[in-house]
Amino acid sequence: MATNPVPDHVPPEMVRDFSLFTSPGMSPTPNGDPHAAVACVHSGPPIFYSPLNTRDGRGTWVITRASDQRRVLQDTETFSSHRSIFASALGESWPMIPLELDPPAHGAFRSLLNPLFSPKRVSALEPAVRERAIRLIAGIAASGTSCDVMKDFAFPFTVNIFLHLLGLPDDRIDTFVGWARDLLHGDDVKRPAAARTIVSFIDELAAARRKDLVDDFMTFIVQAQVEGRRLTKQEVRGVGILVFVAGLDTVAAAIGFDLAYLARNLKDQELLRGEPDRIVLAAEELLRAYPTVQLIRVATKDIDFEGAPIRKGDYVSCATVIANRDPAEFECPNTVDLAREDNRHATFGFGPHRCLGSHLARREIVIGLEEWLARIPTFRIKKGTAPITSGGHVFGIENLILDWS
Ligand code: HEM
Repeated sequence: MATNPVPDHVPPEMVRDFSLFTSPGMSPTPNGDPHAAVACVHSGPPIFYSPLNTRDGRGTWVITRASDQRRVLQDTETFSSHRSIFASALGESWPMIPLELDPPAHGAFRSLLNPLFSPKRVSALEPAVRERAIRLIAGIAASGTSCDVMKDFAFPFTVNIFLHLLGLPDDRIDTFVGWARDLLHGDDVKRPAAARTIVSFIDELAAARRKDLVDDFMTFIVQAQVEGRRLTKQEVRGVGILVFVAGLDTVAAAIGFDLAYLARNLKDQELLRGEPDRIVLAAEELLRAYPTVQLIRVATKDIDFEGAPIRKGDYVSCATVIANRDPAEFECPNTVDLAREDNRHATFGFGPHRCLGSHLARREIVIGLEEWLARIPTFRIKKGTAPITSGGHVFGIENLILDWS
């Protein structure tokens, strides 16, 4: 990976050897703990410069305090979301929508999508979500005393619900999961190839729905209006791709990290199994401890921020994994306390771009944990196996082989 030189305006004393991509525990690591690896930044300054902190080797400012991150995420005039993360893999620069649009354009698209992911709509999905969880877990319980949670439960569970929500067929789950994995965690060859495949898929789906309207997400998007007009083809693509990518990998990873924690902490596992009413609160704490999506903004003008000379065009990293370990915000931030109250974690972001899928994600995680703990007896990580975890813009867990023999 190429590293950009540190820009001249960055004072050398503000440069630190820290990266969400290359610090210890961030590359794929057996039995890794990329979340714990960031806690060290809180013994340092509120903001510093990391010379290599994006997938393509760029430097970023790193904001460590949760309250400063909120200031950045709220100030969309100074800190823009327009980064073309997806399109850049193709050498292009169109935005994923609404994620990479700034207000006011962002608001128009966000209002369009909000009703599709509202608490009411998610509640209506709940019986299907629970039924899906029970069917998968009952199958796992009946077929033995061990499984790979990611392959056998977390992905088939969450991706099926997501495809159902979008009205996409579920006979291609493995293909879709493979695309998402290559896009989010793949190398310089796999990533652009996956991006191209996903663009073609979304473009073809949109063309098909323009021709034959059905009752699904893409039909809604191709017919929708913003500011009194239909969406352009590129806007349809930008929305379709974001929703596809945002929902495919994130919830599965959260469930994987949660079950890995419970497999290693049997007292907490038994507590939740014995008192399932605790699961809603516990799931919030596990979301705090194991956030997956890390945010980046781009400065639109020069600004001095907490003593840092941020210049127009500089990247600013607001990592949720760092905010969630801020001792000014959370008592004993490095301890997982399943009864933690008033848990204002940053896992779903902050400000206008706060996660659109958070209601759905929360319900899936809680239902997944409830049904898993109700049907699978005391489980541990299978001897001789090691979950492989990774950092980056989106933290991941590749495999999780549990055993309850
Ligand atoms: C545990 C699971 C999830 C986590 C941790 C997560 C996290 C996040 C975060 C941190 C953001 C803000 C990004 C930014 O400000 O740059 C975000 C935005 C978004 N998420 Fe999620 N997400 C999850 C699940 C989902 C699901 C299931 C969906 C869709 C079904 C979804 C759809 C979106 C969309 C559309 C946005 C963009 C919102 C906007 O720009 O206004 N997310 N998510």
